[in-house]
Parts: sequence; structure tokens; C-alpha cells
Amino acid sequence: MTRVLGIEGTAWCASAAVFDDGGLGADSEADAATGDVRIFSDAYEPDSGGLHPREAAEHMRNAVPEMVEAAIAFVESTYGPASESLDAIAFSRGPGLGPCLRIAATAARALAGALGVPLVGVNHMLAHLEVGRHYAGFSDPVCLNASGANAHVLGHHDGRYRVLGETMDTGIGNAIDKFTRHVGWSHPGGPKVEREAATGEYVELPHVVKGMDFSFSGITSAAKAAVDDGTPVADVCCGLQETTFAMLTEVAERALSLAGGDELVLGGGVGQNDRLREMLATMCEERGASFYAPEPRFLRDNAGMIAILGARMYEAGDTVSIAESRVRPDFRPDEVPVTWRDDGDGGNGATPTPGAGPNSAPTSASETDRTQGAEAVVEMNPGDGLVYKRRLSKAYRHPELDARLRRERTRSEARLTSEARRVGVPTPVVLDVAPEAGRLEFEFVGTADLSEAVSEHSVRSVGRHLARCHGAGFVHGDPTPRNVRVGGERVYLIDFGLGYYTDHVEDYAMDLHVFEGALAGTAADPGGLLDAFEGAYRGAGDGRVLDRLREIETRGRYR
Ligand SMILES: C[C@@H](O)[C@H](NC(=O)OP(=O)(O)OC[C@H]1O[C@@H](n2cnc3c(N)ncnc32)[C@H](O)[C@@H]1O)C(=O)O
Ligand SMILES: Nc1ncnc2c1ncn2[C@@H]1O[C@H](COP(=O)(O)OP(=O)(O)OP(=O)(O)O)[C@@H](O)[C@H]1O
Ligand SMILES: [Fe+2]
Repeated sequence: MTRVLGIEGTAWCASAAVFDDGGLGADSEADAATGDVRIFSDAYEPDSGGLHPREAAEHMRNAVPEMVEAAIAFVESTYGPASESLDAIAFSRGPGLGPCLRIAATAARALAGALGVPLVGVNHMLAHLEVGRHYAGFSDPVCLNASGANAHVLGHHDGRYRVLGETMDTGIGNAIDKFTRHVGWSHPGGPKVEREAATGEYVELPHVVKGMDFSFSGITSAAKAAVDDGTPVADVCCGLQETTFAMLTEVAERALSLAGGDELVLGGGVGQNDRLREMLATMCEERGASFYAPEPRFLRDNAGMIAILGARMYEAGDTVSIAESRVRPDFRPDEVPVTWRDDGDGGNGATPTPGAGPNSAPTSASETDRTQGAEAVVEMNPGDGLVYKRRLSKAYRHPELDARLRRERTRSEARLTSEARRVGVPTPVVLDVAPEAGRLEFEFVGTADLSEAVSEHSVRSVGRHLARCHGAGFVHGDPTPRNVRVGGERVYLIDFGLGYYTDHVEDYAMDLHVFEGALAGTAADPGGLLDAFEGAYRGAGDGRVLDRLREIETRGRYR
């Protein structure tokens, strides 16, 4: 049995909590499922504008000690002296605002020292997700974090949580809060947008998903401009929610599809939004996956989640000395060695496996086969050499957004597939296209997906092919190994549905980043493959793109 006191203070929420995996007695009667945690929180609410880091820290200075005192009083009245009844003190090490983090960490160190118990330094983002895994009882879920300052999809693989997809600019909550600041609403904006959206009509805003990553900055600007131009604010709120949440849901679905996973957990303050949870639940239901969202007190920032993950880390011996317990304002979830899960590489949920799930291509040469990817149903008949692809309607999306995405992606897929052939990249011949129905007919190419036939030769070809596309002024948009077909010496690119014309080096580099990220997740020892890929790209393309790729990598995502 483990009992841990957790402290949270990354930004706006000063909080202390007690987790007891044996249950909290009287509390567990009130709420049997989550009755193992007692949370004491005090929120900082700015008078105007957004969060001011200095004011937030001032709030922490008084509120953290008060919350800790309340939690200690609870421990002593329930169990007796804290020094005898607590196993450890856990605290949020980061990410977050430096001055806030330091106040919470100082309180944690002082308490651990005074009680003579170990200290545990918890990554706040992993705590947001582990709380869902704890209560869902899922073994190896894909995890979507939708919080204020962050937005990412994680999967556990080889002792780390890997970032499968993430925002390229702001967190989802911050994107919403920026919009509400512009229209003069107080912080936090999320609940106000949710309320307004309920009475609004959907309006179109930019939907930006690039491979597994996504961006909110263009949407925020477009939403502000729409209000300035006289569009009713309720309509913009509706469009904002429909668009941003559809992006998160789409990337979560792609992650499930890529990993062959069938469990999804949600974390983060924006997870309190009913519409987001509804979309995710609908998506999971449609693909036969299980979905779990913790109750609201565990979604928004809270020390309960810190105490829960802290207890798991303590049990694994993952404590930190006071001397080494400095805070980490930029702490990324993929930097953390995962000591508290014993499923290593054995899990089969979010662990990407070559050719996993229902998505592998047909192996027999003659029969018709049907695969369902994240987006489309593809019927293949190698016998008559034809492939029919139909983009599916997604019930989680607003019907107008759904129709637009299917139409645009189908049209763009046909155009770019043909354009790529013109510049010398092997692609299937496009035989027919019906954008409104989301339908395409292609020539059948190759004998296997790259994920099943990966070699230095084939990844070198991909490098050359992408260099040609970029030279012609467009990106593939989703160059994962599943979108590469191999047949003998020939290597084809397929599925240009997320491609677009662009002259930005950044966009070209993102293509390489997507391919390398997926390759690293697919192959056991990707080092030589990545070198071969980059060597071929360098030979055929623009060196500045590889320079930019290096820069993208230093922005943080673990490789
Ligand atoms: C590093 C840490 O400090 C940071 N914490 C954080 O962002 O607080 P969190 O409680 O997870 O999320 C707050 C965000 O959640 C939004 N939010 C709250 N209720 C909402 C609702 N009903 N609909 C949409 N957004 C909502 C707020 O507008 C705000 O942007 C993080 O986890 O990224
Ligand atoms: N022209 C083709 N020739 C041979 N196989 C094909 C062809 N088009 C598609 N496939 C097979 O069907 C699978 C799914 O096709 P595609 O990637 O176009 O659909 P999708 O739904 O967009 O998939 P995902 O979302 O996984 O990228 C491919 O991984 C490939 O195995
Ligand atoms: Fe948070």
C-alpha cells in the first residue's frame, strides 16, 4: 500500500493532494471509482487579460503552503502523524512557469526534509495522462493531452512515452484563450467558448493537420478576424470548437491506426469540454476502440494526478535527491525514462509494429482485399490491377467540415498524384476521381508497403522522390511507410491526400520529419536507414531542407 502527498504549481493552480491506493475510507463511499484521492486546490484567476507570470507566482507563494497545510491536516486527522503515514512527497517538476515551479518545488523539498520521506519529481504532462490510465485500467493506451499550454498525442514504446503528434505552435487551451482575450472575455476562455458555441452556427476556419502534427495559430487569427468583420461571436465559437477539436480527434485516430491500438485516454483542462469528449467518444466507437476521460477534477491541473504518478514512481524506486531536484520549465514528456510500467516493449497497444492492425495490404496476388486506414476505405484487386479509395464520412465532424475535407483531400490527392508522376516520381495512375463522393480509382502498384519491405534501397528511393516533389513545389504531407509501396526495384509514393503546394523550406523539412519519425517508430534499428534516406535526399534536393530538419529536431521532439 502506498500513500503519497502530491504538490502542483506549474501555472495557475496551487494544489496539494493525498493519494492512498487502499482508498480513503469515507471518501470512497462518495465516489467509489476515484475515492483514493483527496485534492485541495486554489486557482489563480487574473482580473483581466491572460495569466501574468508574476501574479501567478505571487498567488503560488501564499496558496501552495495553504493547500499543503490542508492536505497535511487531512492526513493527520485520517491516519495520524504525517511522518509515519506518508511514503513520499511528489511535486510537478515541469513543464511550467519557472517562478511558479520553484515555489511548489521549495514547498515539496521542505516537507520531504521535515518528514524524512523521499521526494519524487513528476512530469506534469505524463501525470495528466497517467491519471486516465490509472482509472481506466488500460494497459497500453494512446494518450491525447489537450491542456492549456500543450497539445500532443503520446504512445508508450521502448521505455518512453513517444510524441506521435503535437502542436507546431500553441497549446489548444492557449489558442482558445487568445481568441477570448481578443473579444474581451476573462480568463479562462474555454468554458465561455463552450457555452457560446452551443447557440452558434458553424463557420469555416482553417483546419491545419500536417501528417501527425497540427497548428492552431492560423485558426486563432482567422477567428479574431471573423469577429472583427461582424460574424456573430457564437458562430465563431462554434467554428473554433468544431475545427480545433476535429483536428485533435483526427490526429488521435491516426495515432490509433498507426499503432494498431484500441484504447484512448484523454488528459488536460480542455478535456473538460463536452464537445471534445463527445467527438473522441464517437471516433473511438466507430473504430471499436475504448475511450476513457477522467472526471473533471482530474482533467484540469490538480495535485491528485501528481500524487498518483508520484506513487507509481516511488514504488519503482524513482525518487530524486533534494540536491538534484531542480525544476524543469521546458520538461518534455518524451525525456522521461518510464520506470513505473513493466510492460516494456511487450505491449501491443500504442507500440507501433510494422504492418500492424487491420491496415496491411493484401498478400495474396489475386483476391480482392479491403483495408480501412484512418481516413479511407481502400479496395484492392491486384488481379485486375485496380484500387478504389473512398474517403469516409466521420460522424464526429461537423457535416460541412466533413464534406469540405473529403472533397478537398480527394481533389488534391488526384492532382498531386498525377503531378508527382509528371516530375518522375513513381505513383499509381489516377483512373477516375469523384470529389463530392470522396472517391478515387487508381492503378494497383507494388507488392508490399514499405513498413513490410523496408531496406536501405527503398528508403533511398523515398529520399529521391520527396526531393523531386519538393523541387516541383509541393509536399506529400503524410509520407509514412504505409504510404510508400514497394515492388521489386520500384518504390511508389501513394496517398497524397494531405499534400499541398508550398515554397516554404519548413514544409519540406516537415515531410522529412514525418517520414523519419514514422521510420524510427517502425524499424528496430533505424540509424542506417535514416542515413541512407538523408543521403539520397541531399543528393537530389536542397541542403537547406536538411538544415531546417535539424533545427526542427532541436525544438524538442525526442528521436
Ligand atoms: C504546464 C501546465 O501549467 C499547463 N496547464 C494547463 O494548461 O492547465 P489545464 O488545467 O490543463 O488547462 C487549462 C485550459 O483549459 C481550458 N478549459 C477549461 N475548461 C474548458 C472547457 N470547458 N472547454 C474548453 N477549454 C477549457 C482553459 O481555457 C485553459 O486554457 C499544461 O498542462 O499545459
Ligand atoms: N494504388 C495502390 N496500389 C497498391 N496498394 C495501395 C494503393 N493505394 C492504396 N494501397 C494500399 O492501401 C492502404 C491504404 O491506402 P491509403 O494510404 O491511400 O489510405 P488511407 O486511408 O489514407 O490510409 P492512411 O490513413 O493509413 O494513410 C495503403 O497503405 C496500401 O497498402
Ligand atoms: Fe496541465
